[in-house]
Amino acid sequence: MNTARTHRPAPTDATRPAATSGTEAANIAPLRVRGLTKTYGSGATEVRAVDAVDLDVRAGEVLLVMGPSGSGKTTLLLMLGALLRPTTGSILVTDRASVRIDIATAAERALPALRAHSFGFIFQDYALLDALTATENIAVAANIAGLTGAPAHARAAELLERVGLTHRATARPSQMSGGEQQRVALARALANDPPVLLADEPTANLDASRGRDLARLLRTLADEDHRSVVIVSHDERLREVADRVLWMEDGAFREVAAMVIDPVCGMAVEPTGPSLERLGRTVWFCSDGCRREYADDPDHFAPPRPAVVGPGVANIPPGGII
Ligand SMILES: Nc1ncnc2c1ncn2[C@@H]1O[C@H](COP(=O)(O)OP(=O)(O)OP(=O)(O)O)[C@@H](O)[C@H]1O
Repeated sequence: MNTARTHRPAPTDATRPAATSGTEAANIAPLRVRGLTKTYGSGATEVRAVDAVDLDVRAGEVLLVMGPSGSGKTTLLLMLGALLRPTTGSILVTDRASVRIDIATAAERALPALRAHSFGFIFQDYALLDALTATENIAVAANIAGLTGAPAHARAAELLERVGLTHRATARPSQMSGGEQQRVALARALANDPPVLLADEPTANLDASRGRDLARLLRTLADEDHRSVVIVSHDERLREVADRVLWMEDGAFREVAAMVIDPVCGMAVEPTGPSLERLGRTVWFCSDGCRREYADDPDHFAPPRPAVVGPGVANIPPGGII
C-alpha cells in the first residue's frame, strides 16, 4: 500500500517560476501547481497517490516526469488535465488569453470547455476512432473545440501536414502503423491549439526509431509554438528532448543527487537495493532481474554512473532533478 511517507524533499527548482523573457504573458507559467494531493480510498485501503506536489510548468518547455511504476505519474497527469479531481491543492491554468483559473476547484460544468481549450492529450494506445479516417479523427477534435465544417477539415489537413502524414489523410487507424497512428493522435491533440500538451507514455508502443521521431516532434512543437509539453514516461529516449526531468516516487518529487543509474534498464535508483561488486565498484539495480541480467554479461552494459544529467538535456537546475 502506498501511504503518506516521512520523506519530504526539499523545495526544488520544480517550483521555481519561469525565467523572465519576452512579453509578460510569456512569463506566466501555463500550469502552476501547489500542494497537489490525491488520495484514493479511505481507512485501511487509503492510497496517497500524489502527495503535496508543487510544480510550475513553463511555456515552451518539455518536462519529463519519470519514476517507478505506481509512483503517481499518471494520477498527476490526469489531475493536470482536469480529468481527475484532486483531493486537495490547486492547479492554476493560464490560457492563451492570459486568463487564469484553478481547475482543482472549478465547477464541474466548466471542466469540459477548459479541457477543450487548454489541453491536448496523447495516450500510449493512441485512442483513435477506427470508424473514422485520419482527417476525420482530427476534425472531430476540432469540432469539440468549436471549429466545424470546412474550417475543421482545413485544420485537420494543416495538422496532418505538420506531422508528415498528408499522404495518409484518408486512411483509417487500423490501416496505419503504430508510429503513424501516434502522429495522428498528436495532430488530434493539437486540433484545439492547446497551450499545454499532456502525454502519458506516448512512445510505449513504438520501436526505437519511431519513438525517437515522436520525441523530436514533441520537441519541435514546444519550440515552434511555445507550447508546454508534459510527458510521463519510463522511456529513457525522451530525456534527449526534455528541458527538465523530474523523478517521482511515492507520490512526490525526490531528490536524486544520491541516486545512481541501473546500467540494465537505465532507471535512477537509490543505492540501497540489489547490487554486485564489479571492478572494485558497487553496481546498483532496480530489481534482482536487472542484477541477474547484468551478472550474466557485464561487458554488454555501460559502466555504472551516477544519476546525473545526460547529454542533450539543458537548463537542468541542481537538486531534485536528473
Ligand atoms: N483508481 C484508482 N483507485 C485506487 N488506487 C489507484 C487508482 N489509480 C491509481 N491508484 C494507485 O495510485 C498509485 C499511483 O498510481 P499511478 O497509476 O498514478 O502510478 P504511475 O506512476 O502512473 O504507474 P505506472 O508507471 O505503472 O503507470 C498506485 O499505488 C496505484 O495503485
